[in-house]
Amino acid sequence: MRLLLDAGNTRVKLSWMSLSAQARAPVVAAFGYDEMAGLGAWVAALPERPLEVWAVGVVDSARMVQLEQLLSAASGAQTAAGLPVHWQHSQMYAAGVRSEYLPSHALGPDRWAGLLGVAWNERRLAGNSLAPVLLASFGTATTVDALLPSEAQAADEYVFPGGLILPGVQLMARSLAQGTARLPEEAGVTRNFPAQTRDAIATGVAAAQLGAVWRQWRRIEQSSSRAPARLYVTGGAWPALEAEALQWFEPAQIVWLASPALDGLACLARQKQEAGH
Ligand SMILES: Nc1ncnc2c1ncn2[C@@H]1O[C@H](COP(=O)(O)OP(=O)(O)O)[C@@H](O)[C@H]1O
Ligand SMILES: CC(C)(COP(=O)(O)O)[C@@H](O)C(=O)NCCC(=O)O
Repeated sequence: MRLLLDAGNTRVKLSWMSLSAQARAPVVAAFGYDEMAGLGAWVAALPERPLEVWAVGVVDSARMVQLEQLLSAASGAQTAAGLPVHWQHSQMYAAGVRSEYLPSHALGPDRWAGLLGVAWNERRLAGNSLAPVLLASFGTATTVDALLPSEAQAADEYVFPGGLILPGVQLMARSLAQGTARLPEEAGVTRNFPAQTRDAIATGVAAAQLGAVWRQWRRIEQSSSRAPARLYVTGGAWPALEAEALQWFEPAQIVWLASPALDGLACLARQKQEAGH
């Protein structure tokens, strides 16, 4: 079997697929960097021994090496080279998606794999008649990335024209606590007119996050004269934003994905395998 791994700034997400499968297993496990023993135990308890890992990472190289060593040890790799880890980088084109990011390799590989995963999910949901979609990933940072149907004749492709990066929910709230004398880092709830400090912060942060999403939704409507078909959402901070999102979008417009980046990695691994036969 093949392990799939997304090393984000806060947590490592993992899933797996059998070498002959079209898609990954439905399970997604997440571990903070202070929970690496749990990650090792999760790998050791898999139903089969992994033979390779397909991965994206946005952490420093020391952390990547640490992960490689942990995965080798936990999977009981028999060779001196350990368990091969194929770190993926952003490209100009893969799996039916063309990137216009400049330079294309500067795009976070987690964003790239996430876009490939969304394109794959959208094709399964809506077939090959492509409509614009938006992916909002609420992780350590928040990213809001668009996929537009290619305007090239007969091209059954998506174009990624670019997207936004802003501080994530926890980073926004923490920066207020760290940069002011009177603002606490406390849990609050979103309200129309927040009348307590903690709710004022929670609502301000949620409004900033969803405001960014709404801006890109409108930009797509204006630039492609077509409303996006769906807003795909993911990331650990989504539960804090769901109530606010429902103020701006219809429930039927929102599709939550546990990990589009791991779906995208599954696409890339499958394509490589098919190309090899
Ligand atoms: N139990 C939790 N552990 C870690 N992060 C959490 C948790 N609950 C909510 N979060 C939020 O999720 C974010 C991490 O989400 P994740 O999608 O894993 O991010 P990344 O890909 O950047 O590692 C945190 O920055 C925080 O805002
Ligand atoms: C934007 C990100 C920090 C998001 O990382 P995350 O919050 O998912 O850990 C990451 O994708 C990244 O480091 N990107 C490189 C710069 C870019 O995408 O342009």
